[in-house]
Amino acid sequence: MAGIYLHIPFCKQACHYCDFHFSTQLGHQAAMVEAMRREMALRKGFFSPEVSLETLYFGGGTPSLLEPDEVARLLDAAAAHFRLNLKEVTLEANPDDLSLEKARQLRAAGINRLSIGIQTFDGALLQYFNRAHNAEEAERAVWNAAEAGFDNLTIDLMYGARSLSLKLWEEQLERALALPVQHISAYSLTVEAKTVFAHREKKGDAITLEEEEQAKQFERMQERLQAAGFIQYEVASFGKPGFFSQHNSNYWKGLPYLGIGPGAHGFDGKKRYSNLRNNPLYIKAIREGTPFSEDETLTAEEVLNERVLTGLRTIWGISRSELEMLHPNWLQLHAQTLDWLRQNAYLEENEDRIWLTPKGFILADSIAFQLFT
Ligand SMILES: C[S@@+](CC[C@H](N)C(=O)[O-])C[C@H]1O[C@@H](n2cnc3c(N)ncnc32)[C@H](O)[C@@H]1O
Ligand SMILES: C[S@@+](CC[C@H](N)C(=O)[O-])C[C@H]1O[C@@H](n2cnc3c(N)ncnc32)[C@H](O)[C@@H]1O
Ligand code: SF4
Repeated sequence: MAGIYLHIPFCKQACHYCDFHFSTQLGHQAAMVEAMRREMALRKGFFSPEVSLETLYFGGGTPSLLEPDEVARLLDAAAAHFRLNLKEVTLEANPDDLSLEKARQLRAAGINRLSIGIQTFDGALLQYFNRAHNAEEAERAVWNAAEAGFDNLTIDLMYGARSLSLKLWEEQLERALALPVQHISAYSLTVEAKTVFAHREKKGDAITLEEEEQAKQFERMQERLQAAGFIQYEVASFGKPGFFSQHNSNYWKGLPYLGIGPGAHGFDGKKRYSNLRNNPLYIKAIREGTPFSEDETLTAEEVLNERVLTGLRTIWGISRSELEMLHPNWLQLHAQTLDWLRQNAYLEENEDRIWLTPKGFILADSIAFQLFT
């Protein structure tokens, strides 16, 4: 089982928090689609012949800037070069692109799951984030998608911004729950280097809430979404039963995936590669047949730590047998920490695996850090 990720590196405008790879020069889009088709041909032998691909994910940047025929051309190239047995085909859409017609076209092109980047329904916050859509468009986009026949919809939300009070966050959750969505991803706002927010923070502006306040918003979200029938199957991911993201779950389980496009990374089970993070240079390298990615072989320790970090962020946790395979003494080495975490209800274990409780999820990254080798 494996997946394929296609990175669409264009955005209409830069959001003030975002450090993902994208360019606002939209003129290169057609050339980019051709280059990505060519990259798939070049990576034809990446998976062994018996591996079939069950998930495909258009991420970005802003994949909803693609024309429907460009989506179809990229899917055709994937079908030409890989063994597809697709169950989940996701595309990230920004609300300002998602008219009813566009949603219908995407569905006809083969997309069966949309991830809509709402972030917040609050007009002032949307402006503060420099989003290209307003609150009304955010809600309309979801209704358009549902009307076009999408029955597997997810939205992205962000909490933890300085001006987001607990009351305002609760309102956001209610507005999200009033929509026909089966899945919600929610991220705490982080200030990333070289973004507008990083620049403002350096000048002394406070961008995010104190950790304690952020934790309160996280807890409130856990309670509210659980009550509404969502299961928190990963720290930032809540899904109704049957609607967990298969693509992302496979990442978190350490399964291989192919990454196509500038800034995309891929993993074959041992080695990871990262593609050039520059649109014109990537297109040029693909055309000229010069290197467009760098390989990175993870040390045994890095593989182990990454498995601990991603595993503990999910409800599946990490299996004892996998831990033993990666490091025969890991459990003894961390016995004291594990005991303490269990006694304080941050962690549970059985004969097969260890996993974090909802209370442990709040501290997942720092708990994993204590369990690094
Ligand atoms: C890279 S974006 C791509 C999706 C799409 N272009 C959009 O903006 O909706 C994926 C998601 O990552 C989250 N994200 C990006 N930067 C973030 C940051 N600095 N802090 C928290 N979440 C962030 C946002 O929720 C966003 O929807
Ligand atoms: C922050 S997550 C949002 C998940 C989404 N809300 C969902 O549940 O389907 C997705 C983002 O991670 C990044 N991403 C995922 N896989 C990637 C890969 N293989 N290479 C590069 N970036 C990747 C992309 O920027 C993408 O927009
Ligand atoms: S959050 Fe989405 S739309 Fe905004 S800059 Fe990042 S990728 Fe582009």
